[in-house]
Amino acid sequence: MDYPGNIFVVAAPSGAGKSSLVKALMELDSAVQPSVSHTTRAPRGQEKHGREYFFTSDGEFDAMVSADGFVEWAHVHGCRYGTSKKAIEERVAQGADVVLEIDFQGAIQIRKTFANAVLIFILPPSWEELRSRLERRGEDRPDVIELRLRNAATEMARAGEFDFVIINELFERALFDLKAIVHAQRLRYSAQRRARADTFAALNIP
Ligand SMILES: Nc1nc2c(ncn2[C@@H]2O[C@H](COP(=O)(O)OP(=O)(O)O)[C@@H](O)[C@H]2O)c(=O)[nH]1
Ligand SMILES: Nc1ncnc2c1ncn2[C@@H]1O[C@H](COP(=O)(O)OP(=O)(O)O)[C@@H](O)[C@H]1O
Repeated sequence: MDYPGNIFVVAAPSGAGKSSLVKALMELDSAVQPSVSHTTRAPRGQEKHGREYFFTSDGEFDAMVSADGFVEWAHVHGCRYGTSKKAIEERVAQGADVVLEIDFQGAIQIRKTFANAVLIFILPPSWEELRSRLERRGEDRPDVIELRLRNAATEMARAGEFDFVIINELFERALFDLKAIVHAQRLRYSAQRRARADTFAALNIP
């Protein structure tokens, strides 16, 4: 599918810093809007329904799957997460840039539907740092942290399928890289559109 807006997919193992980076990007760049996913996971302390996620019951999630309401969905860390069609299609059709914070399974599904989507993978600088970020964040029980660390190896093995990999060691440096990718995609897209328009004009195609 070809839309006027850009789609950026950001994936990472839990704790690598993707939510912090995407939040900082959106504070600097109001043209980037979030896609708010649905999840069956319970909300964390500060999370609000409709802001970080739409928190749904298993039954509500099943109903959305049956109604074909998702562009993609997946089982991640023992819960279900999905991107609703509503979360992205209207926005990109209107020319907005949308960022999806989803896992690698979702990223691959998105690429199948939106061939121009830009896939970005965030890596932590080391295992030790990944563990200590999850512990410092203080939002998950120890057994949940262990599960997320176990899953991190499988997730990171898929980084090579992404268009860009950013190592989030120094936060400001990683944010700079993310901004550069967004900027480059916009330039590429507008250059393509201009080239198409020029060709059409030269050939006298209405
Ligand atoms: N496939 C898919 N994955 C999602 C979606 N929303 C979130 N995720 C992923 O689910 C995983 C767990 O997210 P979350 O529970 O918020 O934990 P966090 O990664 O530690 O912040 C992360 O890898 C998210 O990127 C979605 O709509 N679809
Ligand atoms: N470059 C960084 N250096 C140190 N701590 C970081 C960095 N990036 C993020 N963090 C911290 O690591 C923790 C996990 O970040 P978060 O954005 O929640 O990760 P994710 O969304 O990938 O699970 C948070 O406490 C965050 O403040």
